[in-house]
Amino acid sequence: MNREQLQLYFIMGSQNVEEHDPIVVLEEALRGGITLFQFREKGENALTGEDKINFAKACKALCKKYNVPFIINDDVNLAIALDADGVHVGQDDANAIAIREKIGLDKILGVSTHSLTEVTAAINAGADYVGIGPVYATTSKSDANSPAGTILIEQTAATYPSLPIVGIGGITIDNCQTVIRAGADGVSLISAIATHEEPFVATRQLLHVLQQVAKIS
Ligand SMILES: Cc1ncc(COP(=O)(O)OP(=O)(O)O)c(N)n1
Ligand SMILES: Cc1nc(C(=O)O)sc1CCOP(=O)(O)O
Ligand SMILES: [Mg+2]
Repeated sequence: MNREQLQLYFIMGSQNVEEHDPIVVLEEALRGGITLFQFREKGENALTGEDKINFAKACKALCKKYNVPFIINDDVNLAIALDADGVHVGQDDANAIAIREKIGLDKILGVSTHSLTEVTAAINAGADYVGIGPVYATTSKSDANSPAGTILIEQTAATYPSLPIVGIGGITIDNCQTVIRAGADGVSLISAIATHEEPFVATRQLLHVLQQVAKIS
């Protein structure tokens, strides 16, 4: 994958959206310039069965319209069935080596990591990028670890300079530059866009701030 695709990586499920229609939120985010999208239909109030599949199809079609890769969280079978652009899995999900074998080399594989040992294992499994977090406290994932700051991002960037890295967890317009300065290629976030009253405006502002830090470094 191209590491610039990680710059503004939006994650959303219908359960993350408060006021608007989630499809409208996604289209606003795409119009605003998100560089990657992860479909994460999970947790309390999440859709299941046919409703989940139909919502995923609608999200995929929108991503295609804006030429933004469509990644599915956890559900490898759904990713294969919908011919998604990739899959993201964590340490408690299906084994990353088995997933790489299942999806083939042309699809994007992202793996969540919480230590340098897990980062090394993710590389060996054929991960295209690693997600590192939670950098800050998050309310969007009920089983998230304690906030870890940017130390692992710094260590990973120093140890594996060519590995694409995305920071996640509690990232907002006010702290996203710190995550990039630590060595991440981009930021992955839910609430900073999904619960903003104007998702298009939130996306434009985030992108502007991220482009500023990219210019400086
Ligand atoms: C980009 C990115 N990074 C980390 C995660 C978290 O994955 P995981 O630990 O498997 O937790 P769930 O999201 O499945 O609850 C992610 N989804 N995306
Ligand atoms: C999906 C997810 N994974 C995390 C991890 O630490 O692996 S934190 C998280 C939720 C991110 O949402 P928000 O931007 O609203 O904090
Ligand atoms: Mg997972």
